[in-house]
Amino acid sequence: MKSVVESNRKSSLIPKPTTTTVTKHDTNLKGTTAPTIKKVPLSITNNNIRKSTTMLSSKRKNNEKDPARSIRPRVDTGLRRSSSSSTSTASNKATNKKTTIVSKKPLSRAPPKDLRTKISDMEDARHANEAKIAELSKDWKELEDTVANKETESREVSQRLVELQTMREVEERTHGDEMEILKSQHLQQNRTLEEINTNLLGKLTDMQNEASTMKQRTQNASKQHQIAQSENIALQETISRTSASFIELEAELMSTKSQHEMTDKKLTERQHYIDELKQEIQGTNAELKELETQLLGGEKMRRKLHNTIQELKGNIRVFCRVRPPLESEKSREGNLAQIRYYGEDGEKLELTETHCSTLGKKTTKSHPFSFDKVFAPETTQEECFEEISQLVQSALDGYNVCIFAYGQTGSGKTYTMQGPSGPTSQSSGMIPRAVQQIYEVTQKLSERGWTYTMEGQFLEIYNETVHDLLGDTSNYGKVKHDIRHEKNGKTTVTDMTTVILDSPSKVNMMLRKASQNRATGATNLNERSSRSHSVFMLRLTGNNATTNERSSGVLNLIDLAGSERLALSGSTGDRLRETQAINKSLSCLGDVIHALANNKEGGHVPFRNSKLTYLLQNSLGGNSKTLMFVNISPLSEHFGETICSLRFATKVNSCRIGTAKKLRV
Ligand SMILES: Nc1ncnc2c1ncn2[C@@H]1O[C@H](COP(=O)(O)OP(=O)(O)OP(=O)(O)O)[C@@H](O)[C@H]1O
Repeated sequence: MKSVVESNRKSSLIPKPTTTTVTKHDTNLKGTTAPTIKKVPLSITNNNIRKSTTMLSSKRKNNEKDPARSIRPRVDTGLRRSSSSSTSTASNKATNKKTTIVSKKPLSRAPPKDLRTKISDMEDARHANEAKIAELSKDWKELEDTVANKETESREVSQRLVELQTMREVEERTHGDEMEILKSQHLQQNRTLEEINTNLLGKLTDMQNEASTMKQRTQNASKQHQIAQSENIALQETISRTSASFIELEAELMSTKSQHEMTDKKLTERQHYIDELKQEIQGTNAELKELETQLLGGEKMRRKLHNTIQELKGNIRVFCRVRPPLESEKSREGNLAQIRYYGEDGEKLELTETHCSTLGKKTTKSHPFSFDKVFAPETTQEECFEEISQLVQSALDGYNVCIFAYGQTGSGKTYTMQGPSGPTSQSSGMIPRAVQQIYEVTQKLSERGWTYTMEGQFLEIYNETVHDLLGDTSNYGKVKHDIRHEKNGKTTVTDMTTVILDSPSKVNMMLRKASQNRATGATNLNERSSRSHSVFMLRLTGNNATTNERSSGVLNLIDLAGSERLALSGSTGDRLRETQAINKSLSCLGDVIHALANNKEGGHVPFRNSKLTYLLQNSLGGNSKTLMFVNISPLSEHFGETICSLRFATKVNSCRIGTAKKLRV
């Protein structure tokens, strides 16, 4: 029996070994699931059946979710009972164990009568297994169909895969080229874009600059706008004010118009009157011309009369000028000398001297003096010049004119001749005023055909030596200057600087230059000016192209050294020489004037005794006009020197020197 069962089992349970394939899915490199088909040999053995059973069990598990494909559990039970293999799966092991326990008991201990039952059971089981095998075969068939389908699908998929790979390679190649082109295009575009970017950045910067400029402009414009607005408001106010005044003006205009009409009438009447007056004026003009002609005759007459007066007065005239006390001198009480100014033409002064005897008795002594003119301290430079302007005119008319300033140190000689160190138009002295007048007169005379040249020289006589005050400062005292008299009465000094005074302003420059040179030669300018004579010589040469007249005159303006009595005793060296020179030249001047006054024609006049008198030889005496300013101090402490100066001036004033004659040209 056992062998029958076992043979049945062998024939029914063990299927014939067959070979089939299953599909395995590979994964390609790029992670894409590509259906790769590998053929695996499959033999259907008991083991295979167990595998299939396991597969079916797993399938059933799946089919549990899908009830339509579920497999009945009785198949499993049959299989477990028939299985005794030790190579079954873990689950089968457990099942087999159970089966072994069940099968051992009846085989070893069951009574023989139960064997039939058991065989019948086994028969049942065999039938069930056969049914199951049939069912499995059916499943197997289905599986084979599925595998065949899958193989077909796999082939199709492989085919498709190959196609796709080919397409991919083609695509890759195509894309590679395109990519290269695209890359180069991309690079090109990048460069273009960079250029555009750079340009745009530049433009952006420009625009930013423009924007800031515009902003600035806008700010300025807004400021201007504000200003304009405020101006506008102001203008509006002005306009409203103006329109108000315009209305007023209109009203005024109306009234003015009516007045104008009235005035027009009057104007016509006046016009007639003017016409009459015009006729009268024409008549008067004719008379005026006649009078002008008479005036010219009068001018000639004036000159003639002036010369006659000069002749009557004598050609040496003396003006006395008393300087005002300085600020520093005003405070001291009793320091001013008693001076009285009187005379019908202000030509007299009287100095009163008070003596106190030892017994305390006061006695006074008066010293009256009379000159051609006396200038009290308050007399201005202008008033002084008025008195000498006729003499300046004489120089223009062709005479030699000599104006001295004589007096003790500090009596106002330089002030009178030049003015103070910083002169104003009021305080300027006789020299600048004389030049100004000559300039003005020559301008007027040019209308009558006269042309004049004014040449100025400025020299100093110090210690009987002549110095050029207008030369180069560094040459001061180094050049020897000789005095020469020409036959025509012209006096020249060699190597002297001559300044053409074609404008009045030049005279101030000249005076400054002279002052600098004087400072070079002196340790103390004031002391030097007190101890030297300065001579300003202005040569005036006139030429009348219409009348062919000529004239040549010289105006000498001399600031003499201080006239105070200088004691020789005690003086030594330079100071002794200075004192001797001053004393000599001043006494020589007195001698010359005295000799000229008493001299009969052709008599000796000691001009050569001093450099000063020798220089002025042609400007003193018969052919010249001489004026002496005697400058005196108002201080009582200078009383003695003042009296001396006034006595010397009186002597000069008493001299009657012959009639002055024009210089021959
Ligand atoms: N008429 C005047 N009005 C005002 N000040 C005067 C007048 N005369 C002279 N002075 C002043 O008196 C002072 C002495 O005058 P200034 O120097 O002219 O004397 P001086 O006789 O030329 O002296 P020196 O012989 O030393 O040259 C100066 O300060 C001057 O300005």
